[in-house]
Amino acid sequence: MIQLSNIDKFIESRFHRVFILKGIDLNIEQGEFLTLMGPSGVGKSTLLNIIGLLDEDFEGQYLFDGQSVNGMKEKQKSQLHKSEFGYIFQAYHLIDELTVYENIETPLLYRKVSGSERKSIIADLLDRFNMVAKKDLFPEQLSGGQQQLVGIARAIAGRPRLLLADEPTGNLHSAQAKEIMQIFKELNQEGTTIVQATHARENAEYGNRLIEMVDGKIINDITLR
Ligand SMILES: Nc1ncnc2c1ncn2[C@@H]1O[C@H](COP(=O)(O)OP(=O)(O)OP(=O)(O)O)[C@@H](O)[C@H]1O
Repeated sequence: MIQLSNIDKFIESRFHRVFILKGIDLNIEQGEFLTLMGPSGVGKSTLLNIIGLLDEDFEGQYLFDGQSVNGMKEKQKSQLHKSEFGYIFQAYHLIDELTVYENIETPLLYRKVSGSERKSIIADLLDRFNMVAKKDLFPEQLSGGQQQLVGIARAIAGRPRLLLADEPTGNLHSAQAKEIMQIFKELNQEGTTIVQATHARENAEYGNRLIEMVDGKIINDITLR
């Protein structure tokens, strides 16, 4: 599904290049549940953004479904963004003007899911995340953890083919974090490919592969099961 070869990402400063990613080679098969781990600042978010086609300013080759991302048409990328990828961002990126319900509904509208099916999917997620009473509130009226849950609900509502999750449980307490990881595991078993970035080793245990990063490089690639 994803083939990254010799990916470099750098920032030009006045006197030299500062590498954020250096020589990344990574193949991800459809159906994997992979965790990127490493201390803060090693480039996990940067790599997720490249994989998610949100950052095209890199060197090296990226093939998605065998096709070079550099040559992809905007329309095709936008189609992938809207209908096949689900994103969970560290900073949530909820839409401030939309309620909890409407935020979760957005990917379903893109995917042209019928009204009654949308209602049932959203009701199920609200119930699962204990957010039924909050459905008409706006993001600013929620705690950080609740906003994170809405971001997760939105990303998984449309059952994406590829789920990209940046520190998805960073603001949740441990029971909630476990529940989210369990949901990810089920999604993965139903066919969603997952790439998550996290500091939490216990989150990696739910996946099948652990990639350890240091200073913009992959130093370990471990199969977990
Ligand atoms: N646009 C940018 N300009 C300059 N430096 C950047 C830019 N984007 C990222 N960086 C730097 O690249 C490095 C990697 O950042 P990145 O957010 O990918 O790390 P991370 O491993 O996800 O960290 P965290 O776990 O804290 O989220 C950091 O040192 C960051 O300051």
